[in-house]
Amino acid sequence: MTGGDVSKATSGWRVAVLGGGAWGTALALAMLRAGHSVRLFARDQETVEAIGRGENPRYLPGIALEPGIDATSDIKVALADADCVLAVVPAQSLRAMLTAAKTHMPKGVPLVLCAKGIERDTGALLSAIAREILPKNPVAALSGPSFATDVARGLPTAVVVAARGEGLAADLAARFSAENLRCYSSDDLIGVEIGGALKNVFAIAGGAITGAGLGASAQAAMVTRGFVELRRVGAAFGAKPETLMGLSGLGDLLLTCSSAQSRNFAYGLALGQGKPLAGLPLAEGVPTAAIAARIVTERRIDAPIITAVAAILDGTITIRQAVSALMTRPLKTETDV
Ligand SMILES: NC(=O)C1=CN([C@@H]2O[C@H](COP(=O)(O)OP(=O)(O)OC[C@H]3O[C@@H](n4cnc5c(N)ncnc54)[C@H](OP(=O)(O)O)[C@@H]3O)[C@@H](O)[C@H]2O)C=CC1
Ligand SMILES: O=C(CO)COP(=O)(O)O
Repeated sequence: MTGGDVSKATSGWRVAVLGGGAWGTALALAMLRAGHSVRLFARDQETVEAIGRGENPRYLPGIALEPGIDATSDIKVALADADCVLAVVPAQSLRAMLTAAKTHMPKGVPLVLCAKGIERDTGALLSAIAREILPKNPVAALSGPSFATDVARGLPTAVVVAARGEGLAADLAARFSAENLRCYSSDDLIGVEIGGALKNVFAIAGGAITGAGLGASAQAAMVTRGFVELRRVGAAFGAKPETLMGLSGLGDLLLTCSSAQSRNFAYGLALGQGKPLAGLPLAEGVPTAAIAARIVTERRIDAPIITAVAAILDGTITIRQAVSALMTRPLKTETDV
């Protein structure tokens, strides 16, 4: 289905961005550039003041923010009269943040989930959490290969916006797109969520392979076989295979499994190098690996890389032991997806 036209004029919305980290700040800039007015909620007053000065040194060091983001530590103020709300806190914090937003959330406005992960304690996808807490707000997800620093700097980036109704997805994609942010639309919300959540697990594996000096061939093998696992999990959740061939799937795997700019890759890199992990920036793949491993076991999905990453992270096995176990599994045809 054809989505919205970038050249189509759309009137500016009042967009509320919930989250003052790297991605929330970058998306706030992207929304300004797309012609919207932006209120950003950050719970940390220092972050609010910094954004007011045109910087976010804690999360986007060295990047000057264009003026126009109206930052506040009052969630009620951020949400007042919003036409659209972007939820941009880590996946494990989404439930708490939406619960705090609930009484102030404008009725019926779209809620766009921008985090990538699965709730560790429940196995819930983020759209399920949103529907549980805010049943009156239509839910969408924005995902794809997009480093916050690249988007904040205005570098060309493509993402996908998904919602159960293609009409909503296409409308949001048209409204969010600007010269350097191209938004595709999709009606496969689940597929887009699964792709964004699981790529972080494989990005940790990619970093660990590099850190442990296992070579570029091992890296390519992991990404390829990881992609097979992603498709298997996607199929079990009812995702469309072509969604995972797209930006939130293959695209994000390509980006984050090979670049230390990815915090998940950087986490895996430190793991592979035997460096301390405490104090590293957010790596969403850590909690997601644990719950994804539980899901694939319960659903009997063959996903040895996901299982290995979870076991390495919880200290059950070493990277070398994991690689040895993966390399000596029973042989099979490659196309046995
Ligand atoms: N960074 C990136 O390049 C991209 C990130 N994403 C995804 O976006 C999500 C957020 O990532 P990112 O912004 O980078 O993370 P950061 O670690 O940079 O920032 C997290 C932000 O969330 C805030 N926060 C955490 N918990 C709560 C809460 N309960 N209530 C209110 N605010 C809260 C933090 O506040 P405080 O400072 O007070 O702790 C901080 O402002 C992740 O799921 C990530 O995978 C997606 C695409 C790109
Ligand atoms: O999701 C991202 C890019 O698409 C950001 O990846 P990291 O969270 O690993 O930095």
